[in-house]
Amino acid sequence: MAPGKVSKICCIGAGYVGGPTCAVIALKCPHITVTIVDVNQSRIDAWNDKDFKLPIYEPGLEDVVRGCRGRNLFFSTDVDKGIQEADLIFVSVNTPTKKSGVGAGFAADLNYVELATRRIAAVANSSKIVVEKSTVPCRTAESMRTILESNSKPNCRFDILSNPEFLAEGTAIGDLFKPDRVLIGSLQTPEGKAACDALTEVYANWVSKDRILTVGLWSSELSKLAANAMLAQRISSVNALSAICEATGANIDEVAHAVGFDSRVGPKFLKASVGFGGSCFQKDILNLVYLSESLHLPEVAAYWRQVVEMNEYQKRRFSKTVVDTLFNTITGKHIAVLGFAFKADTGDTRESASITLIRDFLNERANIKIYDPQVPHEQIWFDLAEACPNLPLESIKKSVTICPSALDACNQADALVIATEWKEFKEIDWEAVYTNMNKPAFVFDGRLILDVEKLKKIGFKVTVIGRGNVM
Ligand SMILES: NC(=O)C1=CN([C@@H]2O[C@H](COP(=O)(O)OP(=O)(O)OC[C@H]3O[C@@H](n4cnc5c(N)ncnc54)[C@H](O)[C@@H]3O)[C@@H](O)[C@H]2O)C=CC1
Ligand SMILES: O=C(O)[C@H]1O[C@H](OP(=O)(O)OP(=O)(O)OC[C@H]2O[C@@H](n3ccc(=O)[nH]c3=O)[C@H](O)[C@@H]2O)[C@H](O)[C@@H](O)[C@@H]1O
Repeated sequence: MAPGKVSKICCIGAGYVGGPTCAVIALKCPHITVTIVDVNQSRIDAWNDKDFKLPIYEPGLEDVVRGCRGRNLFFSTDVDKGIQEADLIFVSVNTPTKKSGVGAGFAADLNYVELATRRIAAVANSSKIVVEKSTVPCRTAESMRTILESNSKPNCRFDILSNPEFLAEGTAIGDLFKPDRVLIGSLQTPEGKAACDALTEVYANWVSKDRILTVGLWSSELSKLAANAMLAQRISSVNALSAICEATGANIDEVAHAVGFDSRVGPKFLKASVGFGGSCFQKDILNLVYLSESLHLPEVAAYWRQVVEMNEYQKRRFSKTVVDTLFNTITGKHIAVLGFAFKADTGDTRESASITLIRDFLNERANIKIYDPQVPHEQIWFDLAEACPNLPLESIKKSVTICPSALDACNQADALVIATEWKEFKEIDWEAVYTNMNKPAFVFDGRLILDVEKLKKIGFKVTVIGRGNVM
């Protein structure tokens, strides 16, 4: 293949990243055939669903898939064929935190990356550009190269690139259409640079070249971990300040606004919350902690670990506030939890703060009513069973009800907790909610989205993260 002329792309991994990313490539590059492959048959079936009931909820995604599926975008479980036909392969498989063995609880589990890489080496019968799309520890590309070179056929050469993904769930399509930057890391050899040019040309179909940053492989890999660590650090910083606000009567929204007005700090990502969730922040920071420790940099490791510890503290603190405010006991009381996803506009629940809160409420023997506009019920049961290994699912189901609307969840509740910032929670009929709740009717805003004054006027007792006593 002549570098610069990518005409067939295969993406291994049809998840939250592989699916949207490569669907957008297909939409923007009608001259390139894109095949997204996965070992998970039901996921692929959902991507191919004739009614477009796609496996992930992401605003705008359906339109993208409708625009090119069957034209130059294909979803398949035939991983080997996808590999063989492609000249460029994205590896976009999951890289969760290791659950056992060396580095358990911190290091990334690279088993899926390794299996995908070994598959490429085993079945490829022509040269390929292999692109790390998954978030991986620094120098993973080197391991991939060793595996590929030790197992490949004589006529195959592999050039490895790092091209980490920066999309955020809920805004993935907008982020992909108009990325702040595309980052491509390559070896600084003529072959490495040629492969980098080939991938650059793919993105240049819709991203201006001044936003396509090309760097060395290791810088690219580390930049992804660094970007997530620094974003999460901002949230932990603002959440740490929210505790000071609650103790002093300052208002965290005002503080964040004032601080963010400094152009060196900037206004984004300073929203205090019940704690960050999502599949990546915690995992990637722990990965950075592990990397720092492996490099004998314990002070650096401790620094980043504190970002995760502050997040745990924020969740614990919030649960405790609920119990304390309800006269030190929630046993037998009804708590409505609005929002189960880790953020608005996604059905993803991975590491959602909501799960931790509900686990804490269950440990206090409260009754919980949950409403979320997107999360499938089976997912909620799965997450709660995993979070409460000491409770059989049957007894969880006795204490938890999943409701069809926010209003249903609040009916006869003693307290209402906003755990996810879904827009519809701002537009609830609060008068009706108040009428149907037990009194005093407590509201806990873990996302700073409610009109506190309005709620107080109705009669609610309101507690907001990062604000002194506003009841
Ligand atoms: N979820 C997100 O918003 C973002 C995730 N990332 C990173 O992207 C990577 C993928 O994340 P997600 O898409 O969220 O994961 P995911 O779990 O949604 O999808 C991964 C997919 O890979 C498939 N897979 C695993 N091994 C395979 C193999 N050997 N052959 C074929 N398919 C295989 C799995 O069946 C699964 O469907 C991770 O490294 C993550 O850290 C990066 C930026 C954003
Ligand atoms: O590597 C990844 O997986 C991705 O992780 C994050 O994206 P994501 O986790 O999808 O969503 P975010 O918008 O970053 O939100 C993460 C969590 O932080 C919380 N958050 C966010 C912003 C804020 O100001 N306050 C706050 O509490 C959100 O509610 C959510 O629970 C990054 O924003 C992406 O750039 C990155 O690609």
